[in-house]
Amino acid sequence: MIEARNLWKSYGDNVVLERLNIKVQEGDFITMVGASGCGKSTFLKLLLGTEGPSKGELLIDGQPVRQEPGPDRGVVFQKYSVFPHMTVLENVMAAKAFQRKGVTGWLFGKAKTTARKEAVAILDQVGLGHTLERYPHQLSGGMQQRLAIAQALLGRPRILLLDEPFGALDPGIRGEMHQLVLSLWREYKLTVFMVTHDLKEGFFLGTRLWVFDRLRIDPHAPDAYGASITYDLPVGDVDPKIYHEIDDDIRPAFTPAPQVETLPHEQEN
Ligand SMILES: Nc1ncnc2c1ncn2[C@@H]1O[C@H](COP(=O)(O)OP(=O)(O)OP(=O)(O)O)[C@@H](O)[C@H]1O
Repeated sequence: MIEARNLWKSYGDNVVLERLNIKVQEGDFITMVGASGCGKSTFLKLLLGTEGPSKGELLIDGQPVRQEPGPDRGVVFQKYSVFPHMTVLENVMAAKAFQRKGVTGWLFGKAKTTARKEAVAILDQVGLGHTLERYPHQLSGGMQQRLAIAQALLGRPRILLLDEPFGALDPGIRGEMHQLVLSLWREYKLTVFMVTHDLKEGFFLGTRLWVFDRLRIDPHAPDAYGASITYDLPVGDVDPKIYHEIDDDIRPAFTPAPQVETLPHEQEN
């Protein structure tokens, strides 16, 4: 479904990504880890179409990614991306209105009734059916991310892009969000790309884990080389040696290694 062929992305002299060659099947759930600044969000932007490749190709169904976000691709960011002055229901209905080409953000008549029905259904599904009239500031962080997920799913996307969506949430709430995303992934038959800083989360969710890392580093020209995908691992049984190798790769040099008592596959799902 998705293919990168010798894909490069630079900003001026700063080479961010280089030589990416990947193939993704429909229904894959890809988690992406890597040191800060190595281009994970940039890769999501290339998929979203808000950035274009500097070299090479990124294809969806054999066609270059359209250089504009479309309803086939939904996105959720770490920072809550909802409209603060609108209620939960209005937020989702507004997302629907903005998806229609060539119109302003207003819906009338039948289109409005249909959008309302769809919005209520999706909000029910993400567990916000009881909060339709609340404003975002009256929601917890987890609830705000549920709202952002509802907005992202409204266009019935085939591809869901998640950029550290649970990074700001408490561990207990993150667990609930994991279950939600897994159930939506199955039900909507989504292809998911999710950036995370949490290696355990990366190994727990999804079907494939990618590690972004720079293979070449020139200390005199730190921007000269970009990151590639250095590991592409099926998620399942995790070799402890590889787990620790990746953990070392993605942790900033000044952070001490955490004591890992259990590996993800030893935990209960
Ligand atoms: N619009 C832009 N213009 C110029 N440089 C950019 C732009 N967007 C990103 N970059 C640069 O690209 C590099 C990769 O950034 P990116 O946000 O993709 O990294 P990341 O791996 O997602 O980082 P983090 O884990 O900290 O979120 C950084 O050096 C960043 O400064």
